[in-house]
Amino acid sequence: MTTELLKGVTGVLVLADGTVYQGIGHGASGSALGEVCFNTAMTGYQEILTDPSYMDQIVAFTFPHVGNVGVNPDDVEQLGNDPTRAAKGAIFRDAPTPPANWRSTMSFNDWLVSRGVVALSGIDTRALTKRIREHGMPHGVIAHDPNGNFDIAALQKQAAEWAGLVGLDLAIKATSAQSSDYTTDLWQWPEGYKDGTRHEHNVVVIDYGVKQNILRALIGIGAKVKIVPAETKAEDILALKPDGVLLSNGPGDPAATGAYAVPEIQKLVQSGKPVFGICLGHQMLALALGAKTVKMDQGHHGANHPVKDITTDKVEIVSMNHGFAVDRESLPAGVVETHVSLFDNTNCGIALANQPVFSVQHHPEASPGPVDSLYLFERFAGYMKDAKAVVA
Ligand SMILES: NC(=O)CC[C@H](N)C(=O)O
Repeated sequence: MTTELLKGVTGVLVLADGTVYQGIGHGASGSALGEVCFNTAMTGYQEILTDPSYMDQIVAFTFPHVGNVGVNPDDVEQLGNDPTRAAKGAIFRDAPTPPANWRSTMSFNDWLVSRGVVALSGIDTRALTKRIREHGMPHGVIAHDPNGNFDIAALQKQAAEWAGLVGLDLAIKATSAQSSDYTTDLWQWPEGYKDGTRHEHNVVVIDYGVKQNILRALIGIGAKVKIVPAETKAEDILALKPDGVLLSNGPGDPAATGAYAVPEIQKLVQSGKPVFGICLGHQMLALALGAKTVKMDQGHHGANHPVKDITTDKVEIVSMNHGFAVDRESLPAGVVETHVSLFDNTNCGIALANQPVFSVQHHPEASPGPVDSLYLFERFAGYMKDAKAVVA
């Protein structure tokens, strides 16, 4: 295959089927392989690119102006700094302008370089988005070379040979190596971050690649938070005497993660403790309860998705980031559907009919995005309070 590259091209996106998008490279030089998805959020690129659920994915922003407010130390979603536990690449329409924001401590480009993340601007992101909408999320390689030397055939081969996210357990790579305590409360104007002071509930978070704002939202409901690695046994979690357990978001295929996680989640459900799952945690709770998950064609990635809480009939506008979904038809008796996407009617939430066990596909912690769904953390707090009242 021969592809004529236009003069001045320093960045390319090469898809598995040989399609080449030519533009301007940013961030690190080199190449990155992954599934290409589009995200419709208009703000929050730093939170998006540091979300561990985007491991092995290249994020194409539909909003054209990305990077113009620089980056800061506060808007980081992953725990720690390992850039391999986050999005692999970024694509946006316009080249970023110099940072203009009082919170900015670094330019977007320097930050991408410091993290080794390859980025691309100047391509027709609308055409790419329409393609994903029609044909699903392709496998692709994004490459940046300031001298414009690209071996397109080799890049295409790499994309075509990649097996993709189905069957891939990435939570095992995204999780914390050790248990730790988390103390930071939600960001507040004008103080910024502060430690939480109320310790009304003990929450153990199983970290499959957790976003920090989930942890902060738990601190926000007065929880004392202990993070444990993905493979922690239920017995060890219960020995910590939690009032509730949170199953976190995370990257990869839930079915591939389920092998070690599902039996432990089943034991946690049997213990009667309140359990709250978010995104990957939702999918794995569903698997543990006997349901199935499926791969989606285009997935949901954005900060403007309407979701209906069937239990209250209220619509919430939510943050989304998932490429797999719980198959509604597979929900066993006793598992109730609680939330549904008003974009495509996919399942967005489940609960046990007679136990404080529930989960949602969307991101109630936002970051980025609207905070309509923060009430779910309050619901979790209510369940923990009620459970303690029964024991006492
Ligand atoms: N944000 C998440 O937890 C994503 C869950 C899962 N990896 C998916 O893509 O569906």
